[in-house]
Amino acid sequence: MSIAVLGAGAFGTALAISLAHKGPVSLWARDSGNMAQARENTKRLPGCPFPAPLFVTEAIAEAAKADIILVAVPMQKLRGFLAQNAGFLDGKAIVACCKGIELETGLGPIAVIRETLAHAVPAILTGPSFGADIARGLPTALTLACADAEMGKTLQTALTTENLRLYRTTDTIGAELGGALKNVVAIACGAVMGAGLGESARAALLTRGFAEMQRLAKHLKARPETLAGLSGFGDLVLTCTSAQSRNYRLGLAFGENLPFDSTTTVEGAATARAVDALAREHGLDLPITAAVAGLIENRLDVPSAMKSLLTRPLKEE
Ligand SMILES: NC(=O)C1=CN([C@@H]2O[C@H](COP(=O)(O)OP(=O)(O)OC[C@H]3O[C@@H](n4cnc5c(N)ncnc54)[C@H](O)[C@@H]3O)[C@@H](O)[C@H]2O)C=CC1
Ligand SMILES: O=C(CO)COP(=O)(O)O
Repeated sequence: MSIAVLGAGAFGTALAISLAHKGPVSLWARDSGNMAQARENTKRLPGCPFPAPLFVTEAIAEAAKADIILVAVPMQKLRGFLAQNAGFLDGKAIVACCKGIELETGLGPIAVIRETLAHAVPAILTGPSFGADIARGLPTALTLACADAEMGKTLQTALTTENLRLYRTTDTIGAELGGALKNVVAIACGAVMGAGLGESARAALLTRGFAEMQRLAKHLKARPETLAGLSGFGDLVLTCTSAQSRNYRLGLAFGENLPFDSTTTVEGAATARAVDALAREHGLDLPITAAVAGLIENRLDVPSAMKSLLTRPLKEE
């Protein structure tokens, strides 16, 4: 089956490189710069050469002829991108490669695909993996979630590569919630480390953050085992412990009181606000998410956010 990746950021480029080691792949970029000539994405993924079967294009009509379409644009841009290109994309298997919850609607990628492309088969590819690791051929394992079990199997086979091992599930809600919420917890963990509060505090936040993820997921009818898997716990551990993560680094900057480049893609920032609103709407207690939303909206600084967490009433674990 032919494959195209739409969106040539760090993740889209990395996936295209890994997939192109097994067969032809189109990588669509709205502005491909010198990528086709340099055979490298010097801006987002420097030092990772393109295999010969990777074809760079700015013609979405061409790329969208593929059977399987991976969409790797940031979550808050997904709806606009799909709506703008619905004529090319509707009816296809559309695999979202983004992590987050839409700020305006509280919806995840699968629902956004459903709302914008009525006849597409939506899926999501998510889990612990830095683009740079995938592109360098390092071993990674991800979750492929698709409510259509047969299509899920087809996508799992087509998108598994030598260094990208895919596990599949039909629990799309669990998979997308894990990927979205782990970024929020990663910001909190970075803030704690940046403020010098120590690794014990980070372990506490990671664990209580996981409890929040499970609470929201249960409420929204996700399967607990999905949250315990690669797309939930796996990605949480990676992102909360590595300075390769942009979400973690934003947290570090909060903790150190340093500026952060606002052009960097940090999905947890909008997602914290979206999930905080969702929690209020559903009457759920998600204090770490609320604290991160407070940091993002400049209503709290790290000391007051920590105080808000530590002075909560004592409770059973
Ligand atoms: N970088 C990584 O290691 C990983 C990223 N992801 C997820 O992948 C998604 C994309 O992240 P990255 O590739 O890292 O971001 P990035 O910042 O490297 O690239 C984003 C890309 O999207 C393009 N883009 C933005 N708006 C667009 C629009 N309206 N139309 C067309 N293209 C548009 C930009 O030009 C850019 O090429 C995020 O949701 C992220 O959470 C997931 C796993 C790993
Ligand atoms: O999702 C990721 C790793 O699985 C990438 O994390 P960041 O978006 O925080 O860099």
